[in-house]
Amino acid sequence: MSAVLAPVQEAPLIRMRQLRKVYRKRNEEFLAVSDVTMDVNAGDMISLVGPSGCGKSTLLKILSGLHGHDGGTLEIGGADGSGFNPGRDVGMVFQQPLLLKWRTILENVLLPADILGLDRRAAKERAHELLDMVGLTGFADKLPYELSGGMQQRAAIARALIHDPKLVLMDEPFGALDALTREKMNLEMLRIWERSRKTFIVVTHSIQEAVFLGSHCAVLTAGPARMADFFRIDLPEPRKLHVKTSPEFGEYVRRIYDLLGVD
Ligand SMILES: Nc1ncnc2c1ncn2[C@@H]1O[C@H](COP(=O)(O)OP(=O)(O)OP(=O)(O)O)[C@@H](O)[C@H]1O
Repeated sequence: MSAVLAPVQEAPLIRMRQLRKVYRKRNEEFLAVSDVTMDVNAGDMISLVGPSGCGKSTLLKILSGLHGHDGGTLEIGGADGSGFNPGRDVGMVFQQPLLLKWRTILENVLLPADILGLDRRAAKERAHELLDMVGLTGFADKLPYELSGGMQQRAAIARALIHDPKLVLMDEPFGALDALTREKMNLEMLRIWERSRKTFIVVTHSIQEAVFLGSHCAVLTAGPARMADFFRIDLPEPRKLHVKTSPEFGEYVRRIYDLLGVD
């Protein structure tokens, strides 16, 4: 007789419970992050939104292994963390593309692979695939100054994916772009996410961007720093810009305005 098996519940990639971070300087203490609780499943796109100083970057630094935390629990890659090595499994994208101006676009994308000592031939092949994926076919041999800001940021996204990380952390990736390029990059970003099937955590100051990009949204507040909400964003996929005019989109935006007390 066959036993009836319960469905296997896959563990989340990241499990945070009451995560807390205090910065200490001489005798002063500053609570930068408190009470952050969320589960992030593999393949999620989490948008982290909140006002300046609410601890968004601090949270990314904790997730990337750059900072420790002072309270609560953080499990990445299972309860013992054995399946996760931040140096190998995290890709980072910042507000500025931070490309090395003397290296070609291809050589910039290859940088993490060189640092990690990955096989160069395989990495080069992957770099070309990634450049195709981010819409930079034919730009491999250009120098950064020959590309627009949006194109440079796409190269930075390819660079973040070159070592096949499990988690991609993005800190205000489109904050330096003009409004129209930013909207185009939002669409690009979703396409890259869908094709790469990676887990992304994206910090943004823009409430609309948080709703448009996120499969889930975490709202943080400052003074005092805390996590105000974490919810799934149930909008049709693949997202198109016109979803921004829908009542459902407006409802999510209003929910975040209410949480942040801006109305
Ligand atoms: N190394 C540090 N030492 C002391 N305080 C710090 C340090 N880093 C950040 N802080 C403080 O912690 C708080 C949270 O900073 P964090 O950079 O995480 O906020 P943020 O939400 O990313 O802000 P922004 O949106 O302006 O980038 C801020 O008040 C900041 O001044």
